[in-house]
Amino acid sequence: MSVTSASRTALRYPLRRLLRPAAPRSARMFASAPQAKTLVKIMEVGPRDGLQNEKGVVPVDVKVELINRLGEAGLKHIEAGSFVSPKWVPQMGGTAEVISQMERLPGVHYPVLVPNQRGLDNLSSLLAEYASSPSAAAQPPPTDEIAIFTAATDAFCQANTNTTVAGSLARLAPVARAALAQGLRVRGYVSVVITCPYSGQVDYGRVREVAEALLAMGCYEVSLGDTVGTGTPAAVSEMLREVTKTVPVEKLAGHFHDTFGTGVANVMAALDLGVRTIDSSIGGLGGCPYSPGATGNVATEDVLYALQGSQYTAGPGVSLDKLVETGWWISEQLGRETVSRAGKALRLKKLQEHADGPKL
Ligand SMILES: CC(C)(COP(=O)([O-])OP(=O)([O-])OC[C@H]1O[C@@H](n2cnc3c(N)ncnc32)[C@H](O)[C@@H]1OP(=O)([O-])[O-])[C@@H](O)C(=O)NCCC(=O)NCCSC(=O)C[C@@](C)(O)CC(=O)[O-]
Repeated sequence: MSVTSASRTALRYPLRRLLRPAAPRSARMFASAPQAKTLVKIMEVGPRDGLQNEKGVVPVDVKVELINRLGEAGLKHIEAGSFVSPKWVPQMGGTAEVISQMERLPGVHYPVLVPNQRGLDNLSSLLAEYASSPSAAAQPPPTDEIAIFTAATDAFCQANTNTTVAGSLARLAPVARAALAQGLRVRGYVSVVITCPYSGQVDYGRVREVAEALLAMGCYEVSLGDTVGTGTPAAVSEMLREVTKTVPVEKLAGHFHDTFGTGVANVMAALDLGVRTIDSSIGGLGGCPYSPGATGNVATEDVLYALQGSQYTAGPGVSLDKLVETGWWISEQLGRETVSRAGKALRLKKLQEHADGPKL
């Protein structure tokens, strides 16, 4: 039986589709144009927030390799450590060595936490040593950015930094001024923006006032930390609506610990309210030494997986594959499995591709 060209066309295209009027040329052009995605800045905090809560002190060479791998995976903001008192947080004791030894990629920022003038003085000596060394022309300085930190409650601030919120702001103002005068970028953190492990529900108006104070000191951005990780999308949205009454949303970052499994949902809620910087931790590492029971930050792999197919992107150079491998690698170094859900699933999927049987 011969098949006419009309029936051949009908076989390939269902009748309904043939009868549908063709879209106007401009609409077709519009439909095929790639949608511009909204860029989300990822602040990787694994080497600092992730490792500061480990039982043991992670060796300098492991920290250096972690930071190098994160840079190679395309991340542009990698918090590298802290110049805090080693008596308070011994895990961050080797930060000077770490930032001297790590590979510093051009265009990548490697902020370090600084709690007081002593921390800034220690960092400044290191930067002065670098500036007068022969390698100064060959690679960027160990860092060009510090992060100062305080909290929304006196109880947490006291436990974390041995002073009240007002006391910490008074301590940090000259530190920020001196850092800016040296040409360093200054980022700010407000901890316990949803609940405080010592005093319970937090007053979001207080979060707003502390964020304002940090911006007034010259911070280019303030990261709002759900340190305990009790936040839900509804609570995070309510807090952000309060803070953005006076603080421009483009000056804010979201920093969500994933204790109750709401980290990714909180990230999406924050993005939908206009926040464009998200702090996350490779492999979901971490916690704060002064927030008992809190787990690590939302995993970087989980955030990147959730962004896939959405209107948001972490940028073209960021490799989820490399981050999944890095999450597995650092977890192995620490003697456990990654807690990133996407990290586990993507690794399993990769292994299944080389085996018979059902696949994810
Ligand atoms: C702020 C202090 C120093 C006050 O601590 P203090 O005990 O009141 O300070 P001090 O001035 O009395 O000094 C005590 C000793 O520490 C030394 N010291 C003092 N400062 C430094 C320094 N910078 N570097 C090195 N050594 C330092 C100082 O020299 C002295 O040594 P000693 O005379 O006894 O031998 C202390 O409380 C501290 O270091 N706290 C840091 C705590 C910390 O790192 N917490 C974790 C980071 S914050 C966080 O994780 C939350 C975040 C950012 O991720 C967001 C979120 O999730 O919410």
